[in-house]
Amino acid sequence: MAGIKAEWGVVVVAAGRGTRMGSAESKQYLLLQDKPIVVHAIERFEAMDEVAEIVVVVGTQDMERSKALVNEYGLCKVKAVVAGGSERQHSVCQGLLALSSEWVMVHDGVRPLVTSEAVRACMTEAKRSQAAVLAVPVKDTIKQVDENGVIVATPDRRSLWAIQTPQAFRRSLLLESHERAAAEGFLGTDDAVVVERFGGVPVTVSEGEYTNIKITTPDDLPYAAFLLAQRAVE
Ligand SMILES: Nc1ccn([C@@H]2O[C@H](COP(=O)(O)OP(=O)(O)OP(=O)(O)O)[C@@H](O)[C@H]2O)c(=O)n1
Ligand SMILES: C[C@](O)(CO)[C@H](O)COP(=O)(O)O
Repeated sequence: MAGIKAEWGVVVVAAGRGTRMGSAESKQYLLLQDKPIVVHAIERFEAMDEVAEIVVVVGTQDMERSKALVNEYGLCKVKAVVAGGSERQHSVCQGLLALSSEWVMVHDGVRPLVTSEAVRACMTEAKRSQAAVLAVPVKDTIKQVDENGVIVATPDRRSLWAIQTPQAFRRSLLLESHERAAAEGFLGTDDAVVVERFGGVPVTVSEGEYTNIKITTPDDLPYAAFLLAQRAVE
């Protein structure tokens, strides 16, 4: 499309084991509308003019079948399929090293329902703040509970957001933050926390959509299938 700069690289992380799903097949390869979940996730970015390159991070045992999927589905922007590590953070690092774009997004290969509108809002916010993540305000009351099942704190819900992906950053900021985290042995569950700790700039949220679910447990599958089917008729 005229006027849109293809200046973004995307790391799609799909090297997890999916322990909470409990399926024989790794959850990122389970089918949604006859297509592997990870392919849905990659396609969300493949279709965006802003995206120049995509790196997919997978388990070493899944390298060949993942490359075959890239060919089968004509995912032309995928420039590399690389092996991940034992933790999500290690997998992200491997992906980042294989990208060269100035701006990068990290996306879970098990979030197949993100929309281009939400991704664009996140990219715009990252250009403003250097570091931005999709998130939604929590709907439930959240309690902190101790090991005896006793509620010890009720944080003010107005300050609580559920964090999603993609998470968008200037590549140099994210890579340097990850390198510092590795040097200090810090492990977090997302990229935002790595930049919060080691990046020296505030990470901001871009309000996303509740439908951008992460396929985590078996009950997420029928809901994701329902959401996909609903989009097809809209
Ligand atoms: N070592 C790891 C661990 C996770 N991931 C990816 O990070 C995302 C995070 O989602 P999550 O639900 O935590 O995936 P798993 O780690 O596979 O799930 P579980 O914790 O249930 O084992 C997934 O796309 C997963 O494949 C990864 O690339 N490398
Ligand atoms: C990055 C993430 O999807 C944001 O919600 C999430 O933190 C991944 O964490 P998990 O522990 O690997 O599920």
